[in-house]
Formats: sequence, structure tokens, C-alpha cells
Amino acid sequence: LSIPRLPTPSRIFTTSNYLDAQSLSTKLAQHKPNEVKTVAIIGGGLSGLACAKYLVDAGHVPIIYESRSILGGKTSAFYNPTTDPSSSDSIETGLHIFFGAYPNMMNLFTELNIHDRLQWQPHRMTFALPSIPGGFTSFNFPDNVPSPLNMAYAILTNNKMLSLTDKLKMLPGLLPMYIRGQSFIDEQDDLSVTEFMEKYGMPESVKIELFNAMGKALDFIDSEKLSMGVILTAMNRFINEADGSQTAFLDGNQPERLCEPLKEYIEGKGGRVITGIPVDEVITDDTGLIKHLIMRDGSKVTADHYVSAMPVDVFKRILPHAWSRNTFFKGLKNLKGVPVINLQIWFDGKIKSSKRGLCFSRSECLSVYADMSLNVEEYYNEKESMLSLVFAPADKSMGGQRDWIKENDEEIVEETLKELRRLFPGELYEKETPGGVKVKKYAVVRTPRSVYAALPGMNVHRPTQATPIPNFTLAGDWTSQKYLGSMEGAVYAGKLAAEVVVEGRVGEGKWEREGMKPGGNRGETPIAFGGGQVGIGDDFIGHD
Ligand SMILES: Cc1cc2nc3c(=O)[nH]c(=O)nc-3n(C[C@H](O)[C@H](O)[C@H](O)COP(=O)(O)OP(=O)(O)OC[C@H]3O[C@@H](n4cnc5c(N)ncnc54)[C@H](O)[C@@H]3O)c2cc1C
Repeated sequence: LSIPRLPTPSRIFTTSNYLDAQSLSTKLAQHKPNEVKTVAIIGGGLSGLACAKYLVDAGHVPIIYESRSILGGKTSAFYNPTTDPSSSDSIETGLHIFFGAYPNMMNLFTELNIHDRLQWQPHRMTFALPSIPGGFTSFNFPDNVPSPLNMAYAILTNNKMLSLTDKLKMLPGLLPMYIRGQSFIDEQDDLSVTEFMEKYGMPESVKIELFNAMGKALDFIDSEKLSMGVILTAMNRFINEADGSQTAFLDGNQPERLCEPLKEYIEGKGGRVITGIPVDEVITDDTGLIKHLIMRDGSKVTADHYVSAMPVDVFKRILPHAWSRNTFFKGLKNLKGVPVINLQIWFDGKIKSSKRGLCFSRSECLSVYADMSLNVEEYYNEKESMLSLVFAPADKSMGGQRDWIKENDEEIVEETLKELRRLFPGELYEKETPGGVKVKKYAVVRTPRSVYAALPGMNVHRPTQATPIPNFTLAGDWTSQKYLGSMEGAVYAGKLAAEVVVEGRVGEGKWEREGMKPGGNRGETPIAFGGGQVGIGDDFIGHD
């Protein structure tokens, strides 16, 4: 209504990835089950919701058990906990950006008939220029030019970040990514960004100007520590699709605008969504099959089949003792969620130089941010800016300057404002610039364990959705799928899990991807998870 909307880029519906997503949906919807199964899905994030959606399409009866009172997991939002108790704004777990190269997510929006809820942005990528306070530059992707030419044009016509020599020196590393695709990407997963750049002779400036910003945005990790597989995967998805890197915001908070229609769809076709009671334990019989789940309130849940759509850190805690000796689950001990912080800051006036779309702040502690008052219908405000900012890396183990995740809100906000003063010189209130806009209120949301940390060599430890346990399947963005830890990855993994259940591919669990070192699924070597216990160190801490 108040914010101009661009149409959904039509080319995203013609890519081979989109057509694959569509044909998997069709296959599941046309399935005629011999036996209708009740499927207990643990976790009501996007992956659990997507899994349930495709299971009802296939004629089964999924029941989601979500521990919190709100659906959405890492995309959830809460009302009110700002520094102003009289307000009732929604506070999101994180600033969430959708990309054209999210074929399963785009397909899901089509199936739910809610594409008009995506607020597409002009096709460009905007970066702050750290050496010029208040300076920004954009890579502009021309309309109606096919990939990869539109990306080549965007890169070649921007000279503010990389020289022509830098760009040419990127080619030996990036050409095989384009030509060989996934097999090349998987082979590089063991290398950090720095190691990959040394191997392919890329200049340091590429890391400073580009890869640092990408790493912090994609996985909340500094590029010194990050696996190069992350950068290559994102570039590969973007370079192969003309509108792959075009971004969109949802027009409001995800629990209402995306999870609610999913819940209505699932319940409208016979499934159920139960919130507010965590699953506490998975009870197995002598053969390792799940007998039932025990809920926090002491009740038991039995089903024909069970799916975990929990984050990896929680799954490790809940893993039955009987399974911990199976080599399929061996790699789990290496997977761990990355800490990240998201801030929402409301100002008492408009930040005049604030831009539409997503910006890479390229500062020490901030990753990406957006002025929600300009971009998202729910937060639209003509007079006052509201910034949503991703603060990363949030601890030293991921390359942060400090363990910010443990700091108090005031220190985090102070550091953020310090960096914002460089992005908007003279526009934020300080004693010396009394005319600037003042902070009205803020909310700081910490996610101590978010997406799995994509450190070098981790990809091989991500298990497939099919497991060796005949009545158990895995979902979640951290399971093996080609879209990183992301909303697209979560939806795709949920859909793949539904396919495993529908096809009865039970007890299969194998390491499917070529070029990966097999973790094995039927090996007999017992694995030590700390004396039979599966420990993850500190607990996953949610918001409620
Ligand atoms: C700050 C931030 C910014 C992000 N930005 C982007 C972005 O711009 N673009 C993008 O694509 N992705 C982004 N992501 C990543 C994205 O949010 C995740 O990849 C995705 O939402 C993961 O979905 P999931 O369903 O796999 O897991 P989750 O969302 O973690 O869902 C798991 C669910 O399981 C529930 N659960 C846990 N334990 C139990 C239990 N014992 N019993 C029952 N339920 C349980 C949890 O409460 C949760 O609801 C961002 C994440 C964060 C934190």
C-alpha cells in the first residue's frame, strides 16, 4: 500500500531448480498412500512446517509438536520486549532476506498463493565503503540480460571496490565453480576462505572488499574461519540464475505472514500443529526403533513415523543412547550452531541518507542491515526510521573481536551506534550534533546457536534426511541439502524428508553426495559421544 512493490521476477519460475522443486511437489501431491501414516514432527520451524505441508499433500497425517508458543523457530517473532514497555512492535529473531535463487521457497509461496507478500527490491547489491564515511556503492544487475552476463556486467561496471586486476585474478578460482559446479564446491569445503584464496592466487583485497562481507552475511562467521564452500555455493546459485541474487523482504513478521498460512494449510488438510510443549525424550525399543516420545508435561506421543526438525544442537541432546553407537550419527558431534545477535533500533526521526533494500555495512561488528520503515509494509513509517541489523560474528570462536553474545544490551547497542555513525555521519544524535535522530527504543535478540557453523570440513558431517532407523527421518536446514543453512535450505530439507517418508525409504540413511568422505550408515564401529552421552556444551537458549 505505502511501499512501492516490484512484481515477482518472472524468470525465477523457469529455472531448472524451480522446475525440479515443482515436479517434486507434483510427485508428492499425486501420491496415493497404501496406508495413511500418522507422522509426529518435532519442531515447528520452516523445515518442520514444510515437511508437514508436503506430507498432507501426499495423504498422510502429520502432527507438529513445537516447544514454543510461536511457530517459525529462527524466523519467529515476538511482541513487545523492547525498552519501551508501552509498545507492541514485533521483534524478529533475525532480519530475513529472500532470494530469487530460493526455488523451493518460491514454489511454496506459489502453492500457498501468497507471492504478493514478498516485497521485491531493485536488483542490486549495496555495500558501504569503509574508507569513506557515509559512502556506499552498488553492483547493479541490468534487467532482461541473461545470467551470467548480468552478473559480469554488475561486477565489471563497479570500480569502487575492486580494480580490474583484482577482478581478473578472481577468475582462476571462480571459473571452475561456474563450470564444474557442485563437485568443485564440495572439494573446496575443507579449505577456509583464506586457504582457498592462497591456493588460487586471489589478492587479499577480494577478501577485504567482498568475501568478508559475504561470510558475515551468509553464516555470521569471519572469512578467516569460514569454509570457502559457503561463498562458492552462494556465488554458484547466484551466477546460474538471472534473478538469483535479487532480494525480497516479507511484508511483515514471519509467524503471521508465512507460518500462519502454512498452519492453516496443514490443518485444512487434516494435519495438526501443537505449540507450547517441548519433546523431552525419544524412547526406543531393544532394536532401536522409536516406541514413543515423552513430552515436557509427562504425556506420551506415539505415531507410525517420527521426524526431527529440531536444530542440530537440540537434536544431539535428545539423541537416544541406543543410536549414539550408530556411525550414521557419528558426524553430529562436529556440528554446532553459530551465535548471532539481531538488533531492532527505532529512531525518533528519519535517517535521511538511509537507502531502500539490504545493505552490507562492512563494519567490524555489523553484517547486513535494512531500514525496515522503508522496506517492509508492517514497519512502514514516513517519519521515523527503524533499522534491523545483524550483529556478527558474535563471539571470538567465529572471528568476533569479543564474545559479544555474552555482553549486555547496552554495550551491544553502543557498539552498533558507533558503527552507524560512520555509515550515517552527522545524522545520529551526539552531543556535538544535537540535530541528529535519537534512539527511541531498541530490542536485542541473541541466538546463541543459530545455523550450523560452516567451518572448513563440516559439510561432510551433515546427515541425509533418510536415516538407518526405520521409523525415523531427519529434517532441518543443517541436514544435507544444497542450499546452506537458510530458509531455502530448511524448506528443501523438510520437503526431502517428506519424500523419504512418502516413499518409505526407511532404514536407508546414506551419504549421498559425490566427492564426500562416507560417514557410513551401517558400520558397526561404536562411536564415543563422551561416554555414551551426547553433549553439546552449553544449551541451546531460545527466547522464551
Ligand atoms: C539472525 C538471523 C538471520 C537470518 N537471516 C537469514 C536470511 O536473511 N535468509 C535466510 O535464508 N536465512 C536466514 N537465517 C537462517 C534461517 O532462519 C534458518 O536457516 C531457518 O529458519 C532454519 O529453519 P529450521 O526449521 O531448519 O530450524 P529452526 O528454525 O531452528 O526450527 C527448529 C524448531 O524446533 C523447535 N524445537 C527445538 N527443540 C524442540 C523440542 N525439544 N521439542 C519441540 N520443538 C523443539 C524450535 O523451537 C524451533 O521452532 C537467519 C537466521 C538468523 C538467526
